[in-house]
Amino acid sequence: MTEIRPRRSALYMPGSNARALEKARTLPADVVILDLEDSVAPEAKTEARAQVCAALRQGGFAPREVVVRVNALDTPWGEEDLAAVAAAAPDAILVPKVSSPETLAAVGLRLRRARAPERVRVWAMIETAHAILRADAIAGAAHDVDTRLDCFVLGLNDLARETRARLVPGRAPMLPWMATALAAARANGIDILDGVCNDLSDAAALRAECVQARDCGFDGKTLIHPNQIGTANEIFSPTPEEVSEARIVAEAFEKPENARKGAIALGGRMVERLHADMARRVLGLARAIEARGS
Ligand SMILES: CC(C)(COP(=O)(O)OP(=O)(O)OC[C@H]1O[C@@H](n2cnc3c(N)ncnc32)[C@H](O)[C@@H]1OP(=O)(O)O)[C@@H](O)C(=O)NCCC(=O)NCCSC(=O)C[C@H](O)C(=O)O
Ligand SMILES: [Mg+2]
Repeated sequence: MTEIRPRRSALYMPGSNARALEKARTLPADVVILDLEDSVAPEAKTEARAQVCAALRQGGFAPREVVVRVNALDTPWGEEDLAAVAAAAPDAILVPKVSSPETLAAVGLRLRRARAPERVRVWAMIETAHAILRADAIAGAAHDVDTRLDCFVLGLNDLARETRARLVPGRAPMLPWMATALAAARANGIDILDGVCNDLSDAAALRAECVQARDCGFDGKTLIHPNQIGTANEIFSPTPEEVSEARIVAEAFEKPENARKGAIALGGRMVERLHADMARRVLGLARAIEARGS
């Protein structure tokens, strides 16, 4: 089985906010996303880029994955962001407003020209109507190693803006688009993270969104404030009951008497080998979380 990296919580912070960048090295998020795009005002973009690159060079973010969201290539800052961030080599570069696989090819080409280390991956924001309509083709870019595509991140605020759908409790208008993006990610073997919950003070709303996203199959949730990390880490972790159930299922198929069976009865339920595969993933995720220490 390939290595599982927990991505339960991915906290955005404005690249212009030195205090937030400093705090990122201490917060229990699995991923920190240093933002150069929408949370940074146009007049602060150049300074934010320099500050983020300096923070990357200083390091100290491990075991967190550190990801930088650059401005799109068709903006006045995109090319310089990509060149500077490629040289500073974060774990991944998050590309906003990806609407076609060609954008990922263009980013991949620039990373190769900038000689970005191979370990630098590319994540794609899925936040336009075209991205939803072309989700499978965009996720399929992951099969071209030059694109380095590793993860989708939903941007539901931009989707709401473009489609005029409302961001309502329960997220009914968004669910078909969330499911489309999720199926595209899974069909092409990449991870996918849910969009942010804008309401900083509504803990119940955040919890409901995390539960909904976990049930839909998402790997984690993007966040905007440190007070959201604990809930995301909790909800996207397997529960102790899920871990012990997974252990029972995985071990059952390792018994010699079940070696030639495709389906067995276990605790009054039918269990197939596909359930053993799922159980092994739960156990792998639980081990990876335990190794992180939280
Ligand atoms: C929303 C905020 C502007 C609120 O900030 P603030 O008023 O400073 O909050 P607090 O006073 O409660 O902060 C308490 C301490 O926590 C630190 N802090 C706050 N937020 C962060 C953070 N995101 N990362 C790290 N640290 C953070 C403060 O510095 C305080 O620390 P201390 O001094 O020790 O007390 C702010 O939370 C914020 O800027 N959030 C992130 C906004 C952002 O990045 N937005 C862009 C991404 S969302 C998006 O674009 C989604 C997508 O594209 C879409 O389309 O949907
Ligand atoms: Mg957005």
